[in-house]
Amino acid sequence: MIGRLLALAPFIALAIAALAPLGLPTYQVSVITYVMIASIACFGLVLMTGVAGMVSFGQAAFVGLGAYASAYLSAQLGLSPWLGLAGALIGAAAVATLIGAITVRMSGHYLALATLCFGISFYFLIGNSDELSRFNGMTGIPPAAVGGIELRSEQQTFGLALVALVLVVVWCRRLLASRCGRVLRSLRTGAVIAETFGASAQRHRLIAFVAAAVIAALSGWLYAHVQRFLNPTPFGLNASIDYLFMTVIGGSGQVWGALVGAGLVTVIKHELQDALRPIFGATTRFELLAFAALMIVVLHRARKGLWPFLQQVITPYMAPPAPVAPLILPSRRAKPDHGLPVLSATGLRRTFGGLMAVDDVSFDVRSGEILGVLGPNGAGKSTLFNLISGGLPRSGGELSFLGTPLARVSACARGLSRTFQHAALVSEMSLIENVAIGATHLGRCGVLAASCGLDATEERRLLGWSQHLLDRVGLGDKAWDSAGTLSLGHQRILEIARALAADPVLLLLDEPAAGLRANEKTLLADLLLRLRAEGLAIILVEHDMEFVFRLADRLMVMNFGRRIAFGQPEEVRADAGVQEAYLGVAA
Ligand SMILES: Nc1ncnc2c1ncn2[C@@H]1O[C@H](COP(=O)(O)OP(=O)(O)OP(=O)(O)O)[C@@H](O)[C@H]1O
Repeated sequence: MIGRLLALAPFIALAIAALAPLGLPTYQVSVITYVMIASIACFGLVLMTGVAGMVSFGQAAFVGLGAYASAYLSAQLGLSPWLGLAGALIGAAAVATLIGAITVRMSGHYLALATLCFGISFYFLIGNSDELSRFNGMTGIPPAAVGGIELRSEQQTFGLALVALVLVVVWCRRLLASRCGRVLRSLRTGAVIAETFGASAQRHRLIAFVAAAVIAALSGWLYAHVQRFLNPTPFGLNASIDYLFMTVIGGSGQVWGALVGAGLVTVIKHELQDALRPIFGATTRFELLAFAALMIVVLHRARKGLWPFLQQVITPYMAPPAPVAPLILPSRRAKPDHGLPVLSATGLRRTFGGLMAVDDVSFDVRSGEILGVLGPNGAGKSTLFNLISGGLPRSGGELSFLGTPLARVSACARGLSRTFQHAALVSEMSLIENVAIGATHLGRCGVLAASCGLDATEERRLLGWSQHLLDRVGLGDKAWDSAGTLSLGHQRILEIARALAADPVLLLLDEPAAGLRANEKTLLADLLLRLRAEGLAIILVEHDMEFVFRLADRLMVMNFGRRIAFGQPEEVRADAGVQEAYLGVAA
């Protein structure tokens, strides 16, 4: 019973919040309104920092941009606050696109520093602008009005903030569950997964950056028309750090976490200030020290933030997501006739500084064939894989795929898919969503379609296809479990399902049997034989000799980056050079 109540906690909290103005004193209603406004700014950070992994110190500046844009349009130019809202959102989107186009290419600390510079510049820009009343503050900002009624009272502005909050929560959840959202959620692990399956990591980072700015601008608009007085202080660097803090405390990758973090930080700060003022006086600001100590304890106990901590308690009581009906794609990619060449490599080379990791390697692989690639550690097998899949640029040589040159960017779209030596999955995402990332290039709907709910048919198709593949590899009953709960063996199988989701003609498998138990290897071997029978070409890098010899139609052996043998398994096994170089045994 308690668990069920906990599972409904976010909705109960929203329902209680909706009724709060009826019973609470005006001051408390006003505090909750500001908590909701701060939460909205934090939702933007959830998308940008928590989900896409980009740290921003500029969120308060975008809140300020929204606030000042609407305040200027309504107070100085006499336009309606609703036109001010349009101006705030469009202005924030335009500025974020401009800044993001330059900054999202930057990685790690550089992006954080770039947003820091933007935040500081914005603060001084508005503080020194005569049109915006400099640091003295801007007055005379009109309230928003609905149906001719101006929303002035605490209860009315509370209602306005609540409606905005619900809309943003619904929008964020819808976006994150969409095709674009899955790519965004993969970015936290780096760009590799997105790029492998044909999605531009840079484009999606820009989407997260702009979405965060637009949400911040909405928060700023609310602030301007609820407070109706603006000065630069709430939009400075301290405020950006506060937003970041609220997001992290709540659980940075979680939509509900933003609400928990904003509520907790705002309320604790207020309460500590009131409790400590009589003891230490108004000027010592001891509450900041007490607040920092409290937050350290919270983060120590709940490292990923409070919401994931609560979620652990709630999850067993939540109804599992509805099962997805499996579906085979109506238009599958045509496989070339059995035995026709799929990929030909001629003179492939890759150097790292002075090291020749792949040295003049040529081979081909045909439809309905498993080509095994063997070689001791450091022989260049993984580098070869990365050259074929487009993960690494070539230093020389040619790759021809289905008769035409293969460019780095087109690999996935043209039917080439892969798994990784170290399973690259998004552990917080469910199995079915991980698989659906593989099918990203098979969908068309973007952010706008997902926002308006126009992607439902496409989502049914992509998730149904993913469910079909999960059933096929024997993981169908775990579709909505998170990938992080899987054993290593199952993670490797899941990667294969994701690679198959791209509907490939050629599948590159990098040590798929590593870490698998004997029975799991047998199941994997059966699956690969079935895929081969369907006409798929497979390149299999593997250290398990027995596994490779059992499956491969032809074998290529590499050593020190060079191809030292290529042919039928029995010819290769008997090759004196292979025995000496690979097995360390002189013939
Ligand atoms: N990014 C890199 N920078 C520098 N050197 C690299 C890089 N990647 C691989 N190498 C070097 O290239 C050589 C080939 O490495 P590679 O990982 O392709 O071998 P491998 O056959 O896959 O080995 P293993 O079976 O251990 O995975 C090694 O000497 C390795 O140290």
